[in-house]
Amino acid sequence: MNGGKKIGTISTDNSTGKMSSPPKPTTIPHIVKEEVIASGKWLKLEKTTYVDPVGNTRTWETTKRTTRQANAADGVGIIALLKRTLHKDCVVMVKQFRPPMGCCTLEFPAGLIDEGESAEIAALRELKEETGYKGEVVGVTPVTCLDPGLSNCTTQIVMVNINGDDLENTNPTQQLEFVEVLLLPLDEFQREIDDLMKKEKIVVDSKVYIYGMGMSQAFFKPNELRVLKQ
Ligand SMILES: Nc1nc(=O)[nH]c2c1ncn2[C@H]1C[C@H](O)[C@@H](COP(=O)(O)OP(=O)(O)O)O1
Repeated sequence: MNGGKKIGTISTDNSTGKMSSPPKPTTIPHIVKEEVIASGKWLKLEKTTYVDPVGNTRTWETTKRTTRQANAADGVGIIALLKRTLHKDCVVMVKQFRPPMGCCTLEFPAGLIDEGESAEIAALRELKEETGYKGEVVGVTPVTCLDPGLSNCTTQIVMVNINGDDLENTNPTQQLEFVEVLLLPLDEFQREIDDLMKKEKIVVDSKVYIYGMGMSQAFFKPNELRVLKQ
């Protein structure tokens, strides 16, 4: 942060008649102030005043969670792989009615990080609550943003393996009655999701769909960069 100091000059050329290029950055963008416009139990709406990359002072409407713990992401998303003898590996998914969407969504199990919790501990707790499965953490992402044009909300994605042969995972009992657990085979993940969307009115979380696209690519066309061919 340079305290709003200019780091260059804007060069413009109106004489050539050529299409002008975007203004060159002259300032390191930064927040000036944050004012709370409305606040509820779980969320608040703020007016964020900031300086943009060319030195103009602007405002933005920002939503934030009120529940964020210091030095932590707001929540975790859990990519849980159920591994059982003589079964395909399955991704454990949850379907539930989401009031902001007004319909059911298909998501990875997820939840907010409680006070004093690490992402890993929160992930195992949420997985148990939402699905009944007991897992083992095998990886965790850095803090990532979820919808940065709307909110400062962040998540860490935690990769978990579940030993489905273990007695405590053979008949899992969830603690949340309104969450439906779905097991989707990893090697048919995207097709299963597409089929589900054809059958019922459901919105799929973008993290889930992108994971599915990545899996399809890895399984079926590992040497093809399809996005470059269209
Ligand atoms: N934006 C929210 N509005 C609410 O009215 N209630 C909310 C919001 N966000 C979270 N919550 C409540 C609902 C649950 O009782 C708790 C915990 O949610 P959690 O299970 O951790 O997260 P999700 O599964 O992603 O809902 O918070």
